[in-house]
Amino acid sequence: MLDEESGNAHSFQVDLRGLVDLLSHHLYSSPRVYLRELLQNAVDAVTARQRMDPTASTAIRITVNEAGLRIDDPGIGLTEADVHRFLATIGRSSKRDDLEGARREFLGQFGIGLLACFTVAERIQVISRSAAVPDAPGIEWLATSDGTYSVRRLAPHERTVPGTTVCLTPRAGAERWFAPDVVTDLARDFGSLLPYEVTVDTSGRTIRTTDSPPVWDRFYDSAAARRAALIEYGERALGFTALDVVELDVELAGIRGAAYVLPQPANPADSGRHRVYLKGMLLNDATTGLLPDWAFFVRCVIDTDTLRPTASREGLYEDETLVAVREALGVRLRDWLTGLAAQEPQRLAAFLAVHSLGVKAMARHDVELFRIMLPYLTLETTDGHITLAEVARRHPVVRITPTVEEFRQIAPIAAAHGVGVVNGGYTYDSELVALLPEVMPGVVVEELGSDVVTAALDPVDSANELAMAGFLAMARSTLDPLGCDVILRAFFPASVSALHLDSRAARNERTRAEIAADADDLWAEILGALKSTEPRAQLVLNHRSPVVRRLATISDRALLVTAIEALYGQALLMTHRPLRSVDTALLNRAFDELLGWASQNVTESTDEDGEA
Ligand SMILES: Nc1ncnc2c1ncn2[C@@H]1O[C@H](COP(=O)(O)OP(=O)(O)OP(=O)(O)O)[C@@H](O)[C@H]1O
Repeated sequence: MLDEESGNAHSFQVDLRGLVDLLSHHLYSSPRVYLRELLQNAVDAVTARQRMDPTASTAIRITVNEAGLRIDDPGIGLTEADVHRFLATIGRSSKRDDLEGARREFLGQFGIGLLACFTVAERIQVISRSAAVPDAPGIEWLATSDGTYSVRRLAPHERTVPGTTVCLTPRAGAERWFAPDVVTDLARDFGSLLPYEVTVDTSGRTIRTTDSPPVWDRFYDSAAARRAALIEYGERALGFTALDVVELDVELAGIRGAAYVLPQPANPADSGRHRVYLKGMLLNDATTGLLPDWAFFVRCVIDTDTLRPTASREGLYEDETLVAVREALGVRLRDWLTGLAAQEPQRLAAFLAVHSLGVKAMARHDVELFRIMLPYLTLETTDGHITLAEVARRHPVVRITPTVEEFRQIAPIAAAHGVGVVNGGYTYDSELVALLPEVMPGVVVEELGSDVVTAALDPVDSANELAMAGFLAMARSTLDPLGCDVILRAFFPASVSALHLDSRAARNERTRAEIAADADDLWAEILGALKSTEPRAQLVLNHRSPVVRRLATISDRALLVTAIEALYGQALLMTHRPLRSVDTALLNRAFDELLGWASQNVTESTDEDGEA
């Protein structure tokens, strides 16, 4: 900003205490990351020294004792000038001078990582001696969590070897982060795949926490041994025994690892939670965004040297590389499935028994995979559970119900009349059926409307229809106020006396009319304007049903109306749809009246018996 009078430029002022607090306490989700940041700096320093002197040691040692924690690395070290430039300047990193190059080689890049130690430490001491400038004296940097630090040049005997030692003094209340077991677990969790050996020394014991090279970079005698080793590693790293394992190797993006197929069906909304390592250092064990959303049936463990971390190093930065990696890993999983289909149908069947939903989700976006999976993915149809390929083979016109309820209601009747129907009410099934014509030209897909069902039912000859004319007229006048037409057909099974058919449009219209009836004037007017002339619901009476035929002979008008209402109510119940209040009232009334009739008849016949 320019000062108006003097024209001088000003720099931002920084409240150091606030900044240290922000970076150390609020950037990371848990204090546990302090150890990761220390390990990371040690690994980067060793990498930098190896570039200069490949014969130098690479062993990193962590020591835990009453005083706190200490980490020693035989890395590149720091001169006094380095300390002022890098340690004392927040946001400056020696690894960023040539950013792209640094990113490829080093773990750190932001120049804030060391501050993470203030989440658990009240004091950070760094003692270092440069390997790059051998004559430079050793140096001590001592910082406290209030944002102050001091620098002291060391006497030659105080630091004889190049490298760095960082010591942390625990903050009151954070002692548990320095417990030997906790430190060992953290070192193992974050650093098991690091390229240099890391050990934890505690109470006279030395524990190696690295286990490299990673399992996927080792040599095995056979494919079976390799697979067993990968599965066993997955058990340790992810906590479950995978149903199958897919090796991942995207050379361009520097990715190596494996995708583990979950042993039980996964929730599609729960995609992600992968264990991602960046150059051998654990980034996060619940990383999202690594795979396409449809790949929710696997959890991955990968190591990468190209993906970028966020500043907290707890997630992946969403950039073009990540998009390309996601796509490449998606292709890899698809190729694996295609390979199974071609060579190992039994393994594919075992996989699909658990994850057909995932594959269906995937096939919606991938015509090629859809084509390959046609003989394996099954649907519920009027012919039972059959594959998509079989559906198309049996029925050139594939009819599909939009909901499970419609399928349940129509399926028995459609099946009895040779109409093939697919239940489109389950997740992804209707989308997949809609794709059939794309891969199987000639196949037509139609939504199963009530008109198709009525057309498939046999008409009743005119003599029979005439004989039931009085009954039909009464049924029509009874059900007209409920927005329902009545027709007579002959269909199987004869045990179904009436079928209630309606389209979604007819249902919407009924809801509109019901709301309009209860609404105030303004709303009634608006809803009235929406009044539609869509087809009404239909009650199809079954002429083959003995019940219907018997009811048609009732001469008592009141009993006939009740019987018609009961038929209508029963057909409505069969649809499994929620009932409107008028329908519930009608059902109750009809039931009560039928009970009344029945009890009256019993009383009359008892009276007659008595008289006799
Ligand atoms: N063990 C070490 N050996 C040598 N130099 C170190 C060591 N630890 C820290 N440094 C120096 O201090 C600088 C700052 O470290 P810091 O951990 O704060 O950030 P960074 O590692 O550069 O980046 P990030 O914030 O991504 O971790 C480093 O860039 C490095 O120059």
